Amino acid sequence: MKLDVTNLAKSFRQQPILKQIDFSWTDQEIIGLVGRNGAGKTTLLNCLTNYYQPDQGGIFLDEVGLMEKPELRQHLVAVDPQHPFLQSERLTAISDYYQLAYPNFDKQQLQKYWLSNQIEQNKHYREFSKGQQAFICITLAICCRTEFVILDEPFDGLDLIVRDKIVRLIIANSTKYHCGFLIASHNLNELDGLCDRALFLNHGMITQDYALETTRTQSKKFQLVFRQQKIPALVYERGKILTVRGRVLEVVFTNYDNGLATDLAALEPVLCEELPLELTDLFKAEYRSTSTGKKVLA
Ligand SMILES: Nc1ncnc2c1ncn2[C@@H]1O[C@H](COP(=O)(O)OP(=O)(O)OP(=O)(O)O)[C@@H](O)[C@H]1O
Repeated sequence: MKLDVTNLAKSFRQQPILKQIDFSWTDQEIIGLVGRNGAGKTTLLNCLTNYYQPDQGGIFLDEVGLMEKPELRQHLVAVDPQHPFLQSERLTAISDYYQLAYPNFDKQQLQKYWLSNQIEQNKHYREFSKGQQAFICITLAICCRTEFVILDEPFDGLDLIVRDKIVRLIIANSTKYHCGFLIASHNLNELDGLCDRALFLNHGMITQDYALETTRTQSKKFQLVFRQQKIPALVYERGKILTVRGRVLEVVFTNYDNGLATDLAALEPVLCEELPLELTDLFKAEYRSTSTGKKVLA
């Protein structure tokens, strides 16, 4: 199954937040949605779940619009840990509600998850800690057995053990049940090991759509030192400078090929060491503007 978002826009009080959002998402794909604070990640997720009505554009499941066929929303789930409904109910009632809403709801598996994690179903949701609530919401969402699951900041404030548990759950369910995840998060380290793709939201649009495995083969990060004080034009024209410390530059080249390797070698850097490329580097390359304008070294 494929979900397409086309030309989606959303404004609040004449202020455009999302301007022209286009992307496709297939079940089984785990996508990270990243962007600066206030970029519009939650707004986009809320448009997908119909919490906000987009001003324009459409969301299509296998080319059928969700506006025309609202029952297709059964293929998409998001559970908001802060939702007032959850706060006032016991887990038994919450799981009964989701069972009614989602025809393939896997109550047996949900009970297994909760039992093996000492989550007592007779308790009120509000009686659980933040980490336990996150775990409850993610297991609820996964057990709806929809093709698409939306998670907004699932790792926020969680300890390492809970984060690991959630990552394992996402990966296991993605492959076993052909379930796609769209995860908005600032936790880039967690997303790095988890996602197939990363969408970068910037100025109301998706400005980068990285297939992470391919990006790792096409892009390179180097630590460079040059003899001269001026940063060579090749570096700031073809690369994205992440940091400048004295004479030492960290640079990402997103389209690294043999030609660029030859041109870089011709500059005879004193040091040219390849470093592992992480999602945080791509994030800095996209959003950081501080040192990039600098063309002369200390
Ligand atoms: N209901 C609303 N009414 C008015 N403005 C809103 C509303 N919801 C969001 N906004 C504005 O839209 C912008 C994007 O907010 P949003 O929460 O989508 O960003 P975000 O990328 O999720 O941010 P963060 O990473 O900080 O959580 C912000 O400027 C916010 O103030």
